[in-house]
Amino acid sequence: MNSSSNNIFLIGLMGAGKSTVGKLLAKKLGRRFLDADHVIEDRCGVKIPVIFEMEGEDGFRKREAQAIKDITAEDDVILATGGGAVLLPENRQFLSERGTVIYLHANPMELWHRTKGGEGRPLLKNGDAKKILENLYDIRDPLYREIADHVIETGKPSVNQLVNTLIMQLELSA
Ligand SMILES: Nc1ncnc2c1ncn2[C@@H]1O[C@H](COP(=O)(O)OP(=O)(O)OP(=O)(O)O)[C@@H](O)[C@H]1O
Ligand SMILES: O=C(O)C1=C[C@@H](O)[C@@H](O)[C@H](O)C1
Ligand SMILES: [Mg+2]
Repeated sequence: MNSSSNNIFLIGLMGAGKSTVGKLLAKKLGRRFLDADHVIEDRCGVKIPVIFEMEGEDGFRKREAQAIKDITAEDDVILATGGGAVLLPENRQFLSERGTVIYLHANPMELWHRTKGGEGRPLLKNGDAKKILENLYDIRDPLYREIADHVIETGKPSVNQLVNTLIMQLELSA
């Protein structure tokens, strides 16, 4: 954790609510919001599924690592990371050293319901999305927990309630 940078980094699986919660949190606090997936898309000029098609997951991870390195060097950012941002050790190090890390947790079944029918998640396209999410959860849950300063259960509360709880827990004010 690094509180002097004032950065807040949201981590968690696809469907955890990083983008939704991050956007509302930033609005309520009057702070700058960045979504790592959108930063990568803006830099490349194409959507993430196209990057996966052209460069494979490895190519995407290199671009993601560069984006995380650049964004975590900034101050006063609320960042929604991509679901796989914790896979590379150097990403985990940048995230944990440069801000307060919030793990938005949900179980795989809940994540499946939230991502069902959604576009733009190439990892869920080839096979049984529920099984894929279960596997990703098993691999990644320990990695999210490794760098999390706070673990927030997202199952029951509304997004608005979650954001209010987060603001209280972090003792943030606009
Ligand atoms: N706490 C919540 N309760 C119910 N629905 C939620 C909650 N958080 C997010 N959602 C819904 O789940 C869907 C996925 O949310 P979102 O896109 O914010 O996830 P994400 O973590 O950014 O996923 P990705 O890693 O794929 O970008 C959206 O339709 C959103 O409205
Ligand atoms: O969980 C993942 O590995 C991913 C999640 C998305 O946010 C994107 O970063 C991309 O689709 C990969
Ligand atoms: Mg997102």
